[in-house]
Amino acid sequence: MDAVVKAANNKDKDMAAQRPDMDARPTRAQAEDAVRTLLAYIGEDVTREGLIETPQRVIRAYDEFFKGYDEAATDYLGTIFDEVNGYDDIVLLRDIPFYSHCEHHMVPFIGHAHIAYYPKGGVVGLSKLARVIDVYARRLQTQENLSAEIATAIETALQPRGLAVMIEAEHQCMSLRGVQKAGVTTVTTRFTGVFRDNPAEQARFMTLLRR
Ligand SMILES: Nc1nc2c(ncn2[C@@H]2O[C@H](COP(=O)(O)OP(=O)(O)OP(=O)(O)O)[C@@H](O)[C@H]2O)c(=O)[nH]1
Ligand SMILES: [Zn+2]
Repeated sequence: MDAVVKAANNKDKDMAAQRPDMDARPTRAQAEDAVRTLLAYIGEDVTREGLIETPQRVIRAYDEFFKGYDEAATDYLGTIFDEVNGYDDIVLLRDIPFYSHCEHHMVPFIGHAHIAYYPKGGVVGLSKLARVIDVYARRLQTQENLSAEIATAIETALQPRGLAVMIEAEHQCMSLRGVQKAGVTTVTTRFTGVFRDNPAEQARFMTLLRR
């Protein structure tokens, strides 16, 4: 398992290497100026009292919304627990809330993720699966890419007999603007191993999601 974790670590480092270098990023002051520009663009008076500290607040909020760029899934998937008395049946986390931001409009999409796997040789801490979701959700995303990245990270670290990832989310770029269709849920799935190969396993996953 060590070799697998190491491979995952290297892969995430490779992905990090493709991202802009921290040194190449604009400074905090430049980012705050960009917010001032947007405020002026929408017709606001950037000097009025209520807005004086808004650029700083917005950048602090961005630090939270997009903190996933400074994290890697392997930060959380490095510890595998082997002592599970041979437990090899399904492990399912249902209704994990998350938010992300769509890469087209930079507005939120909000929903729930469901993750199930059949362990082979070990399990990870339950909270770590939820943390992996946020590593990728706290970046600009499409829902399809988010689903794929979560699945690849867990698959690489755990190499389970099967993995199922389902995401259900409402995209505010569809509900608040543009086509303005509120209440639409987008569902994406990613199945590997027995979940991909055996329709009965997919059916079990779906049944457990419905309780
Ligand atoms: N496949 C996919 N599309 C998304 C996601 N989030 C937003 N979109 C879509 O991205 C598309 C961008 O389309 P464009 O025509 O380039 O942009 P737009 O003019 O703002 O489009 P409208 O939203 O239709 O007004 C829209 O159809 C969005 O609904 C996502 O997670 N996955
Ligand atoms: Zn969008």
